[in-house]
Amino acid sequence: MSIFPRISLKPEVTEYLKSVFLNHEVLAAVDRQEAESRFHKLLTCLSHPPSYTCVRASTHLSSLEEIRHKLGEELKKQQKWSSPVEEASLQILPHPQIPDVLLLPVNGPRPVKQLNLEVVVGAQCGSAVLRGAHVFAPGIVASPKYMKAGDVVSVFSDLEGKCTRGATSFQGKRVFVGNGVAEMDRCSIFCTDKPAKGIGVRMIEPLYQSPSFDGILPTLVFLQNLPSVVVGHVLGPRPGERILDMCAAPGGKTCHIAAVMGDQGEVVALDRIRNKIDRIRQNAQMLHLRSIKAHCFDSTQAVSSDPAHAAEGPPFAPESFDRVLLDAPCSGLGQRPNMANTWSLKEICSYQPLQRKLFHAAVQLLKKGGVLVYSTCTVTLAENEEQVAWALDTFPCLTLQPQEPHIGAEGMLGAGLSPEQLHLLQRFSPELMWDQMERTAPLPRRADGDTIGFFIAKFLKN
Ligand SMILES: C[S@@+](CC[C@H](N)C(=O)[O-])C[C@H]1O[C@@H](n2cnc3c(N)ncnc32)[C@H](O)[C@@H]1O
Repeated sequence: MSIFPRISLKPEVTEYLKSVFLNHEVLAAVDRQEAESRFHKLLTCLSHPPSYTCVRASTHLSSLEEIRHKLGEELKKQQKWSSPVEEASLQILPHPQIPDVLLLPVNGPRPVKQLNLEVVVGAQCGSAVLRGAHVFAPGIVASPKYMKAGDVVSVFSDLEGKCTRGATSFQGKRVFVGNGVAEMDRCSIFCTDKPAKGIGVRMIEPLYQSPSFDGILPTLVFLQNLPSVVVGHVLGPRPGERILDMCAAPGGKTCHIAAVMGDQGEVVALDRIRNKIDRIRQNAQMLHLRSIKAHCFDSTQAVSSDPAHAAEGPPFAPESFDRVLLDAPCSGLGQRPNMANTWSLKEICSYQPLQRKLFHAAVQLLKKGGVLVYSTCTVTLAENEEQVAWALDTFPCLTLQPQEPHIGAEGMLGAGLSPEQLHLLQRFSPELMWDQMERTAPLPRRADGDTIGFFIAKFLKN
């Protein structure tokens, strides 16, 4: 059900995306109306959250069934269920094809009455609330003048980032995301020298109800979008191998790779941003994974010019790794929910050259016979199928490989790839299922079609 407006984009970006989804190859295959309808559904579903929450279970530490049971117990304890009906509706389901995934349905949109006291939060915070989070103090930009801890407030998301920090009200573009109880008074949020920490508003009536995983079984469950979990399995790491994760922070996929390997072998995690490296290390420690070695490094420079270079850290000699994951920095247009994106077309289109530089390094660092997985969380052709066409052209040693599991759709027309090549690609396209998907459809089926927008390609180096 659509309750929010479509994602708001700069007109030049909307036009660009429209030209992508209505490209000449698409229009030769389907009629214009159908292509337009797909594009409009995309804009609508991007502003809505998926209808389930996906968590990855630490099956390197415990069985899925045991984790599922513990999670159920924790959620019952931590949530103050308002009625026995809601408790009964707590479902935690395994995924039929992915052995370390648990799915929890999201209940929403629910009829929630707006109140007089209003708190305004940044768009990122608002999106997190729609996926089950409480409001953390740094996300609050406006609150009533005399707000005190204990006040029941309505929470609004400031879509365009136009609300002045510390304002007492805001009438700009905003959407209602639910009601909660303030845990801090206004002064503790805005009148301090140091930025406030901790929960600012505990959500009690969110528009979309989903458990908050804050502090729940941190060693055993990890919040991760379904396509991101698929990436780790598609890479197919085996115990004892040496794997490179080139763009790794905050380390969700790095940790998954190490877990799939039973923590046997070595997972080298690189990221260009120094303070993000701590997040990778913290996550690895929390999940009891010792095979991860994280380094702050620009992966475009990760190939050593000395072929005999044998250092433990970067740069590395060519052909040092059994498998390489390039989960590339991208325009992120597949993220959900995302109600407004203020980027210019120039910014949206700025990633292709960097992705290609990273790809060059990835191919050099991979052993012959090794596997390279390229992924993004965006929907453009330029960062997905066009990159695949370019890579196949530029590196004759690469061939596309089938993916396991393959639960998304195939690649999109428009980059000159053959039907066989498109078939080998995995594009998660929530717009394809947007209005066919009954919310009563069985959850695992719904989950496969109601994801963030995402793209995966798997190559073998011959
Ligand atoms: C899509 S995010 C990675 C998410 C991560 N793989 C995960 O699953 O948690 C892309 C990351 O690439 C990093 N990055 C961007 N340019 C880079 C470069 N030249 N070398 C290494 N990392 C880079 C960014 O800092 C960002 O953390």
